[in-house]
Amino acid sequence: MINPSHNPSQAPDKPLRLGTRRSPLAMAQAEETRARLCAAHGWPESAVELCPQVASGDRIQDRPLAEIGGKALWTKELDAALLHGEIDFAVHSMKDVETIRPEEITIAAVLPRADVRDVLVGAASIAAIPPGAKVGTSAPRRAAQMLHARPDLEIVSFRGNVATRLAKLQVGEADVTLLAAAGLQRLGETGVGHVLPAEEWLPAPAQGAIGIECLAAREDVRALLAAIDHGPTHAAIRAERALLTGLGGTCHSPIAVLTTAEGDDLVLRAALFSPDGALRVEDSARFAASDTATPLELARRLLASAPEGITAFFHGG
Ligand SMILES: NCc1[nH]cc(CCC(=O)O)c1CC(=O)O
Repeated sequence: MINPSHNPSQAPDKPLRLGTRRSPLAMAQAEETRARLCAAHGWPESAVELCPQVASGDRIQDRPLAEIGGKALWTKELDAALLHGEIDFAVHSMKDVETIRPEEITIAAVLPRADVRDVLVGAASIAAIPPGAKVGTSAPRRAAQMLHARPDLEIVSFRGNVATRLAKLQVGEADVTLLAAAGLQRLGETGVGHVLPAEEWLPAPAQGAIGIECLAAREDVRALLAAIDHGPTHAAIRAERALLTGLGGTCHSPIAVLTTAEGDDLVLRAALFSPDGALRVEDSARFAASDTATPLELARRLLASAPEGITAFFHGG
């Protein structure tokens, strides 16, 4: 067992095994996690070994995620590796992690949030997209937001990792696409596209946040990960995930949120759409970072005010 309280800077006897997906973005996030953990404990990089795995979500590329099993397809293999003790911890884009997790698994640390915003690639602004243009996205939120702003546009399914999606745009499969600024930045693709203001184009729940999970029973690993947990980001992610729990959203549910800090409080703004973008409801709440009841209350309020064309895609908490 690793005992950080007795000897915080001594590297573990055996390298800690960090599970990650194999995509270039996932690998960049795993490298960042390793760097932060080793820096926090004064370990050499060799103290953490990256264990890349192919997730079902990466293997199946020809159909929208929502049709083939949802976000669980990003975590299934790494969850099993954690439960079987093949890895000590796993790193995820929190945006891709289901709201309901196996009870043996806990989110032990959340890294400081990167840019939460979406980037529009192929046009300088939403208004500048040519009439009738094709928007490549497989995200129900992005499709609904775009159709809400521009009902004249056509949505085309667009799966694959960041590089694949940019390549599809190059060959004209779509005229514009939307990507997370955080992902582009982590891949060093900083000159790509135009950032959309978060107040006008709310991002996805947990966008831009990296989470590290381990078994709840592994007190030793949890103590080590506590050193890289970023409290304010963790509180925002907890609130956004509580909201999702209350909404009973799935990956078919178009939901957009933005959490901002105001003094010691969090302000959570959320919008729900019908998948065709025709309907939209929005509400917000301000609450103390430790308050987990208010995001659930916000979810109830949103569902109570939403028309049937929206609530049909949420099943409540
Ligand atoms: N759904 C894929 C996914 N999951 C996390 C990110 C970006 C990184 C992040 O939001 O933290 C992306 C790519 C994208 O949406 O462009």
